[in-house]
Amino acid sequence: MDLAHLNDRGLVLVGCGRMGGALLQGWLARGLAPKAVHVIDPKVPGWVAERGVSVEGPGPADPAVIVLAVKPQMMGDVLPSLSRSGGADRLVLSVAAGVTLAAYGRAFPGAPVVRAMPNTPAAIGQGITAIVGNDQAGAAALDMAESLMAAVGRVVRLTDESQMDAVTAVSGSGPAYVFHLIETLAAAGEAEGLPADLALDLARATVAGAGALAMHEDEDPAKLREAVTSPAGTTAAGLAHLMDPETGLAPLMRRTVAAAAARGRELGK
Ligand SMILES: NC(=O)C1=CN([C@@H]2O[C@H](COP(=O)(O)OP(=O)(O)OC[C@H]3O[C@@H](n4cnc5c(N)ncnc54)[C@H](O)[C@@H]3O)[C@@H](O)[C@H]2O)C=CC1
Ligand SMILES: O=C(O)[C@@H]1CCC=N1
Repeated sequence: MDLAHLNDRGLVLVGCGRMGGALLQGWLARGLAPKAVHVIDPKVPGWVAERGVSVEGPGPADPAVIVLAVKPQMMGDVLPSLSRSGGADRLVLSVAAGVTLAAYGRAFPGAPVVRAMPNTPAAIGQGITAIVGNDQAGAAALDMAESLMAAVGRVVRLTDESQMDAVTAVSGSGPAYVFHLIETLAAAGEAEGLPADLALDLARATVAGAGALAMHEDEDPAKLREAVTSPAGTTAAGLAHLMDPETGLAPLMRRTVAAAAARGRELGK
């Protein structure tokens, strides 16, 4: 992160909820001066002003970056009030699902715009974010966007904006699928007679451990699955249901991701 540049010109954060708040915490942890950040949000969380971040007044006159972290449905209200703040040397970085580079381009003519899709593990610095920029976003703008998002985890660059709705459906929404997996695994354990707290503890630790192993081994997940599965054993009996081509997880996940991606496309209209 080019801290000197950001600390000098400032950064405006519009929307400081779960995602905006996680980003702000990441930037402050990386050394961004609290006074260099100006937050616009009708419900700014108390900790923001307590950390010394600016929450009142007009904010910096010439910020280096405007970060948009409001709901896509709010963007129609927010963009007109900000559009005069655009400029060729001011990066607009948005984390909103669906809203297209073209829509930001209309609000901020000539400005470099980068869309980013993070996910909630950002709150503990373990997010993954995909970014893509408009034609005005050159190497410096993309590098700035990448370094801002890297404060909360890994960053990957997309080759084309058309990939963004699928990314949103996989990694943006994905944590919710995984949390639901924990819920359903725990409920199934309870149905087999385990106490609720033990079932939840086992399910949570299993998903966390398997996730860590998948990253650690950097191996094909199919191989990791096979290593759990003894011939004619318990896992094979379970997977016969989970991997059923008609009723198993694959067709369900296909429908899940397709519905999320379709919603992203709708939000962009
Ligand atoms: N929560 C998630 O898992 C992810 C969210 N996103 C995107 O992040 C954006 C924000 O989502 P969350 O942080 O989850 O929502 P949130 O509801 O936690 O935060 C939104 C914030 O915007 C504020 N706000 C509302 N109207 C405003 C206005 N007119 N001006 C300034 N601030 C205003 C709200 O007070 C709130 O603090 C969305 O566009 C979403 O698509 C992206 C990736 C993952
Ligand atoms: O549900 C949503 O629309 C946002 C985008 C990805 C995760 N949460």
